[in-house]
Formats: sequence, C-alpha cells, structure tokens
Amino acid sequence: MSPPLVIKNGTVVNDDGMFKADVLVKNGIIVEISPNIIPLPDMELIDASDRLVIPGGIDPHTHMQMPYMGEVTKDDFLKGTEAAVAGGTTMIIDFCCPDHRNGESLMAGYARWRSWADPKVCCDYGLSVAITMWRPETADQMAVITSPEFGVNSFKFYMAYEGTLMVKDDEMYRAMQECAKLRALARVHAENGAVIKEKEKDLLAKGVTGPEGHTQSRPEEIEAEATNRACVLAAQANCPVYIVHVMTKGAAAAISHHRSLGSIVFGEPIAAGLALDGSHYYDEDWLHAARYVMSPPLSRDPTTPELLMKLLASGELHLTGTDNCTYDCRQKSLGKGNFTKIPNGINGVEDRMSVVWEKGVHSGHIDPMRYVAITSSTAAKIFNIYPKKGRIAVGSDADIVIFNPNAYRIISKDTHHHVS
Ligand SMILES: NC(=O)NCCC(=O)O
Ligand SMILES: [Zn+2]
Ligand SMILES: [Zn+2]
Repeated sequence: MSPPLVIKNGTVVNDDGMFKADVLVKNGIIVEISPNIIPLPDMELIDASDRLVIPGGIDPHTHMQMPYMGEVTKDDFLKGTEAAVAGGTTMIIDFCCPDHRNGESLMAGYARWRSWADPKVCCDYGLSVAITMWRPETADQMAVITSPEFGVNSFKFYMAYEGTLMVKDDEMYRAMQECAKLRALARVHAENGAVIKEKEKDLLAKGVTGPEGHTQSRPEEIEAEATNRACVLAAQANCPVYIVHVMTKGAAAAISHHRSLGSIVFGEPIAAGLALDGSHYYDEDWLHAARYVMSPPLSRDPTTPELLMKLLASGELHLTGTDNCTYDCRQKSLGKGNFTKIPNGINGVEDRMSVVWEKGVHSGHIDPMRYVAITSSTAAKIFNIYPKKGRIAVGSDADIVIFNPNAYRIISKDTHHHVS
C-alpha cells in the first residue's frame, strides 16, 4: 500500500470552479482538500506550484486489441493504457464487439474482452457492448448484461462496415427500444454503410484505388444523413443517443437540430478531428495518406476542426474521445491497390489531453473548467460514474493529473508510448 500523498500549492480545477488548494490522498481516495495541509513525515509530497490539479482524463472511445478485418489493432490493453496514462487519461471506455452474427452471446463476447483486458490493463476501464444484429435472444441478453453482475450501461451501433459490424435500421430501432426500457445509452457510429459500399465499387471501377478513394466514397453528407437518421430513430424509440466521432459540420448540425427539438443527444468529436483535416488523403506518399484512413474520414473542409472546438465551447457538442484504433505500416499496406482494404483507424489516446488543451484553452476557445468538462467530467456523468470519477472532491477516486499548462512538447513516434 502506498503512503498518503499530499499535493501542495496547485490550482484545483473542476468543471464548475477552480481554486488554490492542497489535496490529501489516502488509499487511492481524496480525503481532504483545504488551503494548507501540513504533510506528516510518513507522507509523500508533490509540489504542484504553477500546475493545475485536474481530474484524470476519461477517453470514452477506444479500440484496444480489437480484432477487425482479419487484423488486430496494435495497441493492446497494456500498451494502449500505458499510452493513455502517459498522456493524462486515467480511464478508457473501450468497445466490446461480440460475434453476435455468428451466435456469440453478448455475455460471452464481454467475457472474451475482459480476458484480454483484465490481466494487463493499467488504468480504469469500462466497456460499451456492440449490437451487430437483432436475434431472438438479443433482448434477454441486453437485460442480463446491464445487470449489476456485468455493469454495462451503454450499447454501440455501427451504421457502417456492411457485412461485419453494421446493424440494419430496423434492428437498431428495436435495440434502441430495448435500451430505453433498460435505461441504457445507445451510442452510434453514424454513416450510411450500404451507400458507401456502392460508392466504393464505383470508385474502384473507375480506377480510383488509393487512400483518396476512402474520403471520396464517404462524402460529408453521408455522415450528416446517418446522424440525422440515428437521432430520428432514437427519438422514435424514446432513447437518449450518443453520436461517436462527430467529424463534420453537417453531423454537428444534425445533433443541434435534434437537441432543439428536445431530444437527448450527445456529440463526441475526437482528438484527430479537432486537430487535423482530410487534406492528408491526397498526400503523394501512399503510406502517409493511409495512416489517416479512418471512418468517418477527417473532414476535407479545413475550417471544420476549429468549428468543432467552438461547438464544444458553446455546449452544442459535449465531450471528446479519440477512437484510438492503431494499425502499423504492414497492416495499413494491406490496402495497397484497393483503398477499401486499408484498416480503418487512427491513434489519439496518448495525446488527446494535450491536443484539446492546445486547440481549446491555448487557442482561447474555452477556459480550464470547460476543458475538464469535455475531457473528463461530462463522460463521468454520461456513464454514471460521477463524482467518483471526473471530479477533484473529497470521496472521489484519486485519478488526478498534475498538469503543466505551459509545457511544450512535440508529438513523435520516437517518444510516444503506443505500440510502435
Ligand atoms: N473509426 C475507425 O476508423 N475505426 C475504428 C472503428 C470505428 O469506430 O468505426
Ligand atoms: Zn466508429
Ligand atoms: Zn470507434
């Protein structure tokens, strides 16, 4: 057991206030916050002068060691969470994708994911469970997996990746009705998988085989259309909905529209979408372009990243994730000659906290309190773990980041903690 810890002279930041205070931690729990805690000889001491003392980041969207397209993402639960912690994220919510189409139960898929994660994960984690088709037994299994024994409180629906993860509209609607009954949250990857498939075929037939085909097969309107559809179906099912990786202005506008109608809709941009645009898909270096292939793609409108940050500032969008889903050069190269075979995914779990600070606070769009909201506390509230997580308060878990707001660093393959 580690000794008690005193963090002195820092500025505590929560989503609703910031103030100078010392923080005392015992057995992993915050036990005191007050102006001047005198450390006893048996206590560890950290001087946090000129530092912010903030709740550990919660990344609500990762894919550690996810099997997909015959490959497995490179960041496993060890290296991926080491990278998370190195960057100030102390909890992730990963996606468990049971092979439900082939009869695997949600509980068996959940057990499979836990057997990968539990022996090596080095931060707190939760799982959202994907429903990839509707089977006669699905409703019962959703009820079991949301029971306290399993503790799942959100489900994921992919409106893309036809033939593997994609769920049909009627199936998603059915499952959303079940979510509403169980008071679970529906999380949606909003794209039009069927139309994308047709566009991919057309592009390949015309000889477009490079990574630019990825973005051309997925026009921005397709994400907006699917986001609108997801919100409509959720409203029909009377179910709150959470749109993952909001990448475009149109998708964000669809979310705002449905919120204005009174629906409960949450929007999650990701670190990559706040920092990068889709010009990379046209890079002459094939591998450079392929590295950015993810779905939905980065917006080709260079003004989108800043607009997404402004919407986070104004409260039209709500929290940030990463969609951390890493593949190496060999894996990306599987799509040479056919962009549809490039594994989809990008990194982010290590750098989200820095990127959101840089693009949000440093750029003048948000204050440190809003920063805490969109990197930690809103996720904690949505996933029902607040104020145990997402807050610096007496009784909360001591998931604390001592943050230097003036540090400068270069994001580099030579220094990151992901699997190389
Ligand atoms: N986003 C992506 O390209 N890969 C990860 C799977 C998903 O979230 O769609
Ligand atoms: Zn997705
Ligand atoms: Zn994802």
